[in-house]
Amino acid sequence: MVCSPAYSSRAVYDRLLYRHFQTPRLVQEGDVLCVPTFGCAEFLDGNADKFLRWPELYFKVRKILGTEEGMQSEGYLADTQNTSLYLMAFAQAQQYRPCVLLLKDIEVLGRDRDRLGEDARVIATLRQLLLDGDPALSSHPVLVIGTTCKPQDVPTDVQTAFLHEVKIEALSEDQRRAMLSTLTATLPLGKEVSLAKLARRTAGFVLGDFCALLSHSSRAACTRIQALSFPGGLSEEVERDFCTAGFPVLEEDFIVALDQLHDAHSQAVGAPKIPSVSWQDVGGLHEVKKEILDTIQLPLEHPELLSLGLCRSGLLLYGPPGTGKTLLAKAVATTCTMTFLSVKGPELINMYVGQSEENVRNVFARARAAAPCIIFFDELDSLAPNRGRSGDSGGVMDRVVSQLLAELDGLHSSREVFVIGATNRPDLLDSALLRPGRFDKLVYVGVNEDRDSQLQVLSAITRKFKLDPSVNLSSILEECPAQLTGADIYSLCSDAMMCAVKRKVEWIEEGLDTESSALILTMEDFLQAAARLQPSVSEQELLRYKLIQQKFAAC
Ligand SMILES: Nc1ncnc2c1ncn2[C@@H]1O[C@H](COP(=O)(O)OP(=O)(O)OP(=O)(O)O)[C@@H](O)[C@H]1O
Repeated sequence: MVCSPAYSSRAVYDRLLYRHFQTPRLVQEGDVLCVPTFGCAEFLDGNADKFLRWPELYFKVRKILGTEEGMQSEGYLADTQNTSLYLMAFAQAQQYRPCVLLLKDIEVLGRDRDRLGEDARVIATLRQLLLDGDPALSSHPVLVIGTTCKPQDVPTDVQTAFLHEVKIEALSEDQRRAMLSTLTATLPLGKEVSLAKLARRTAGFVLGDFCALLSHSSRAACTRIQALSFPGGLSEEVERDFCTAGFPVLEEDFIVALDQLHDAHSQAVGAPKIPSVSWQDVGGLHEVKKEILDTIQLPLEHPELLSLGLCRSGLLLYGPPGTGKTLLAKAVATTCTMTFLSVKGPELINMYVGQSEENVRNVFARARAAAPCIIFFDELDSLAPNRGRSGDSGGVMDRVVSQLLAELDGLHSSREVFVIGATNRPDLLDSALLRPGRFDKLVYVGVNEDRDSQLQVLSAITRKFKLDPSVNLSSILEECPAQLTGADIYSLCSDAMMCAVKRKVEWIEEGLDTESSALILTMEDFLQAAARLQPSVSEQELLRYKLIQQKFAAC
């Protein structure tokens, strides 16, 4: 905001100035700032000008940014330390009564410089200011509204000074629909655009996302029309006329925009996303598929079951690694157009006291915001081991398990959040987790033991590959070990793919092939890969899984 010749040209003063400028001051161009050097002995002793003890430095304010042209310029050097800014804001609000004073992100007000502790002086002032202006006492009130995304971080004294607290929840499908129809009221929409369908596909969206959706789809429509009608491009003038005249936004434009937004959303860490795994990508596992769909799709299609309290909200998939548990959960989420929040157990464990429980709470809160949503807990055994045996001195894991149980019990009221857990060791789980109403349905996902089921997996994986007509999938499997997990078959295919890539590179180098031609996998590639394939789950391990399966089947 403020530049002064010395500030910009003599970097040696930076630290001192930085500290000084953290106290807000109302400044104008031409003001001379006087910066005391008290307490900066080491800085002064070491300075290049050899001034031993300079009690004060002077700087002239040359320029203030962010002011309107023609107006007398004035600006603040802002900080979170001093209370004068708040005093000023409240005083200004009083002048314009009746008015609304909006304080954004109130959780940062009252934090000290490193944002870890609280500044009691600022908090006390803020509280006083909030309590002084009771709107009920005045006919021309100043209505103070504070906003925050982290209510738990707002200092208690500030929080209690507000009369009302309004929680803005995630939008329901009906609310999203209503918001869309208001926002698109003036927009020429194509006949086939269904706002109901859009509302269904925008779980978790908030107002800002909808505004982005509309601007992205308008841009997509503009690009589409330009590409169709003016392939040579448009002059600036014609383009302006064209935009003023307006153009209809079609369903395909919304789809393009939605894909862009979902992509951007999924890059945000920990954001729920709608996966793109279809049932065709999952080979075999028909029984398991049916079990999962009965648990999840049925209550979605027949909400009357929910009112009878007859639905399950949790399902546990267990079995050896690489058998397709994650893949199944993703396919279900895609089929039911639900968002999918994947969480690996160890990711939630944090060394700070209380943080792991907070992480568990956050996962469920995020899922509720993006409902209908499936939370997929991978490696559940590491998140919810048997209580009392976890061996950690502070009992962190016990508290995490308790938090998880509390959240699972709370799911019945939210209805549209389902939980799928996956584990290789269900015997290590806390038994309370498997009680009715929690993960009460256990489904074993085993290795593919017969060639038929292996063939289904191999066909599903090679669906997107280009295969030579000589390739016979059944004969390939004859060359493989008898028991294979889905991941083993996947590694067979990726090995075969590597063989094909190597061959293609050699051919390109010899001038026999070009980069633009498609990569074709031959029978020879698969046979080479099959000869090297080692099953990832040993006989002994399989036996152990069989015993576990028997134990749980008997429960
Ligand atoms: N039935 C299947 N059909 C098609 N592909 C499969 C199948 N099972 C596994 N795969 C392949 O194996 C890979 C690994 O599977 P996935 O991650 O779902 O296993 P998992 O059981 O969740 O393993 P883990 O217990 O180690 O987490 C998948 O990405 C997929 O390519």
